[in-house]
Amino acid sequence: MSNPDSLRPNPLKIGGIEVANRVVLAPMSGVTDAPFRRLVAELGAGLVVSEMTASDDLVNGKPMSQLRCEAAGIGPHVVQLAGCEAKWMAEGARIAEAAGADIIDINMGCPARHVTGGQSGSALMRDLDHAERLIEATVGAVKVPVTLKMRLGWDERSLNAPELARRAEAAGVQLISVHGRTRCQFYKGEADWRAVRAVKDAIRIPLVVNGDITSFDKAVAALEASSADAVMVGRGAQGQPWLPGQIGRQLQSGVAEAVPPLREQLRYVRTLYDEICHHYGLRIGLRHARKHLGSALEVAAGYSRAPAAALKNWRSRILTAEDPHAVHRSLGEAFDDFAWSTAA
Ligand SMILES: Cc1cc2nc3c(=O)[nH]c(=O)nc-3n(C[C@H](O)[C@H](O)[C@H](O)COP(=O)(O)O)c2cc1C
Repeated sequence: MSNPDSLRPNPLKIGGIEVANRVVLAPMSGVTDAPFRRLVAELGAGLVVSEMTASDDLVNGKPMSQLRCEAAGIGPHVVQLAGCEAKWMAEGARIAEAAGADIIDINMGCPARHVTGGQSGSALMRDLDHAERLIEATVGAVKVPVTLKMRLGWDERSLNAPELARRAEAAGVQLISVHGRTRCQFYKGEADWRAVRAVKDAIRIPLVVNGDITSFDKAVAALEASSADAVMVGRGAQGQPWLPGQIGRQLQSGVAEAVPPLREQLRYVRTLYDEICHHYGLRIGLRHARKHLGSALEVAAGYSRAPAAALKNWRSRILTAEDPHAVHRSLGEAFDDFAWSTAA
């Protein structure tokens, strides 16, 4: 394996913004809300990206869309916008910038039918002229850097990411992220990091490779296969908020870090739980926190090789609890129980 230091010697820059390291937390709807991004950023990720926000919802002042763009204590603050109309994208970008966004990211990668049906997300890869107008409007509306996230193309017969990236760069976009799958693959198969290299060959701005990067070794392999300047980690960070930071530090120093011990993992999940309840208010926060609690329990149980029955038992107890004190207490008991499995 290459010496990571030699892979990318200069710091990653997005416009005038220097990023602390070369690992980006992927935007994930329903996951990368402000409390989760804050935790992942505190644990050392170079950059964290908000969940996508529909630009027209933001313009129309929908409370949930405003909450999605919130980022107290997170810097640089990246807001991802989705949309299919240039005027909404431009206005949404202006609003996000006025609310403190340091970077606006445009979503042209979401494969979900409710998004592509409205001609947003990866559907924009089917009409590059329209995509270009949308990019131009967004770039023209703000002073902060604009970045773009896409897939390899709509399907295997239209791998047009290099062409879209070239047009985006010409329109003023400052960084491109590519998930190494087509829209029609959704999340099936393996991400093709080598195919992302064609985008690198087409542009001079920084490129981020994304898809299936769940460890330092995979990050290095993805960087080598794609020649990208940085990696983006999505699902791998669920239940492991420390992972992007660990990979980022190891890429810089070459020094491997151990998985945090269970007591630290417990502290992270408790902090996240409290912050989520505060962010959304208790009633809605309890629902949002559940997927994070479930992921944290799965990771902790896997780490300590706890029996499947123990995980199942704690999951059902904790994920149905409504009282935050009971959740805190049960989390402590669950992690103690998992620690016994390690010791046994
Ligand atoms: C639950 C979930 C929500 C996602 N939401 C978004 C989103 O809001 N915007 C976006 O550009 N991509 C979104 N994605 C795609 C991820 O950013 C990423 O491209 C994809 O998960 C592949 O990376 P990974 O293998 O590291 O997870 C989402 C993915 C998941 C699993």
